Amino acid sequence: MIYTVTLNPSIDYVIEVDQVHLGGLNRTKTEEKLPGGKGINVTQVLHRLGVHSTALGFIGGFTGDYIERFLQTQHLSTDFIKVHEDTRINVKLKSETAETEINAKGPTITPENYEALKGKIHNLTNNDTLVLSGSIPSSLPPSTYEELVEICSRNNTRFVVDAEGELLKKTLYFKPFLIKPNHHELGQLFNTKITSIDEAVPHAKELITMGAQNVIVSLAGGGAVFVNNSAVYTASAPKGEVKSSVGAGDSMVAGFLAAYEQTKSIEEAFRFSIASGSATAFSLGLCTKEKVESLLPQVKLEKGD
Ligand SMILES: Nc1ncnc2c1ncn2[C@@H]1O[C@H](COP(=O)(O)OP(=O)(O)OP(=O)(O)O)[C@@H](O)[C@H]1O
Ligand SMILES: O=P(O)(O)OC[C@@]1(O)O[C@H](CO)[C@@H](O)[C@@H]1O
Repeated sequence: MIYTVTLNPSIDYVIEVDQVHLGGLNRTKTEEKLPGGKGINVTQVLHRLGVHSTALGFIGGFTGDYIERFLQTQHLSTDFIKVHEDTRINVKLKSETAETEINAKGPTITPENYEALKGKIHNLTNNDTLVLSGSIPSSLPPSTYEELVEICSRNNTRFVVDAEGELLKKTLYFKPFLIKPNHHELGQLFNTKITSIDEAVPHAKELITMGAQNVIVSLAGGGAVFVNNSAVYTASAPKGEVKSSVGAGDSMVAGFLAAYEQTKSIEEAFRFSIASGSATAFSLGLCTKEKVESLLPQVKLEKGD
């Protein structure tokens, strides 16, 4: 069974304006309130791709209730820990020229809340996969991901990490099954700027030597790189009209896991991963299976070395 963890879920308030007037009154053309947070997005996309998972994490207040109800209406499985303060609301502002995001800080997580989550992760087995994605609330220790993957490592639970900077780096020692930095995050890890697939490949290989089993580096419309101990693949991204890229990276993670679960082929999983990311980028909200399958023929892998 796949479990996702979202330590800091959100309602994504996705609003669209023609042009942003900073310091002035802006009126929206469209608006939606969607359940968000990276792990929750992974659970939603897995479900759409026909793979069952359970969403873990912390949720609170009226915003938390909204998310839980929304997910239950879609028949998704959740096992959240309730916290006292409200789950955050993240603003995703789309205009004709740019996508701007304001992500809130989120509620306080108490040591008791954290212990309760660790207890759930302790119960996972070597038949389970845990997906850890997104930022951690400031009330949790910076070592949170490291502590959670250490539990997985002890129980032989396969785990996936999609997080930034030190959060990601500190999990590598425990050999994550998959990590998926985007090119900005990869650059930050190595104190450099990465602008192309060719620049990404050597750094993705370094992440393998540091412990990751499989690495995907996404470069938004610039394509993606896959590296493991025996193969390097690159691919360009499908062409289409970008409606909102929120959740594109999460869809890649879900697409990879769903196809790997069904085919056990790394190549198929990577192709499906790219099609899933782009299908979300070309949608308002997350991808559907039909949209992913319609883009698959456009995804051609090139073998690298
Ligand atoms: N402009 C685009 N055109 C085509 N595909 C895109 C575009 N932007 C994103 N994608 C698809 O989504 C994947 C992930 O995109 P990106 O590199 O932006 O991930 P991310 O930064 O982790 O995303 P996010 O944090 O917004 O969820 C890409 O590899 C690609 O398949
Ligand atoms: O603040 P974090 O945890 O880094 O990212 C949270 C978030 O931006 O990530 C998702 C898209 O990937 C959104 O649903 C959500 O608002």
